[in-house]
Amino acid sequence: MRFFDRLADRIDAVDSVVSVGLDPDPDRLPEHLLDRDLPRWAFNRRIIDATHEHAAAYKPNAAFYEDPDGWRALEETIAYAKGKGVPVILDAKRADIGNTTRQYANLLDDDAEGPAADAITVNPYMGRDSLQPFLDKEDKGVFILCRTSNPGGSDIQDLELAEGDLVYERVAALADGWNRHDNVGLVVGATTPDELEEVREQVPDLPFLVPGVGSQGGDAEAAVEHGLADGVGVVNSSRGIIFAWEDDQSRRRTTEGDDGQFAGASGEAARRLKRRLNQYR
Ligand SMILES: O=C(O)c1cc(=O)[nH]c(=O)n1[C@@H]1O[C@H](COP(=O)(O)O)[C@@H](O)[C@H]1O
Repeated sequence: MRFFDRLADRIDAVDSVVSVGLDPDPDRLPEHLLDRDLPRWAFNRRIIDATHEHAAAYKPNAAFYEDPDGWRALEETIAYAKGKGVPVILDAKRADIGNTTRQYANLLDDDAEGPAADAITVNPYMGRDSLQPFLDKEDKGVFILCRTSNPGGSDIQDLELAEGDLVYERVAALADGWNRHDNVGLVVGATTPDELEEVREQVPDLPFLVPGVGSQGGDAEAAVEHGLADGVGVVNSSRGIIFAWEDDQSRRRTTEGDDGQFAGASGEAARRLKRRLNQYR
């Protein structure tokens, strides 16, 4: 079954388009988890337990796992999330020359250590051949960065090309052409709602991964209105969900007894975001 069909089923099953970002910043983990074998995994497991009923997808960002213990934590996290029936988007923003990018694409293959992610984020800057091994994986999703949510997203992506279109518009058009297996989506941030609307008009059939609501202050209504293609797409929040407990009281000093409190705050934040986004679906 193709990734976007699995995602559509999951969206239906939980009536949610929320992607929960699993970005376990070591400096913000609850103190009582720090002496665990794999604190990031211990944290993620509790977050997944608390949020999965509201999660259309989980999106671990590879930046938070790129060390030996981190990769183990990531493997455990992916297996656990998938065990709960939730698709996993590995936010890796990969791509490179041919032989190198083939190695990167192996990230999407199940191996003896466990199942792989269902989808990945990739960077189009190096062109089609740098993405081909990902695009060839017909049952995996490939989210191509188009218009990113960060303040510097305009530095390059908004440049006007000789033909008059902008770089991010050209990326959207190219991605549409690369979508031979119906496995391509775009990353378009919620912090630039006008661009979000424009890209949606340009490529009506591509599902979007829309980051930037929550901590980055993006436009949740625009994220839903323009992010979904035929009802499929996800709106991601990471820190706004997984560190929601910090809103209650600013502290890292926790004990076992606080598990319910920090995980419960995440579950509540995911539920609130689901309800908010559903108002616009
Ligand atoms: O590819 C992404 O997911 C991504 C693209 C983008 O334009 N902006 C963006 O914030 N992201 C990711 O989405 C997550 C946003 O996290 P929060 O700001 O904590 O919700 C991080 O993992 C970012 O790397």
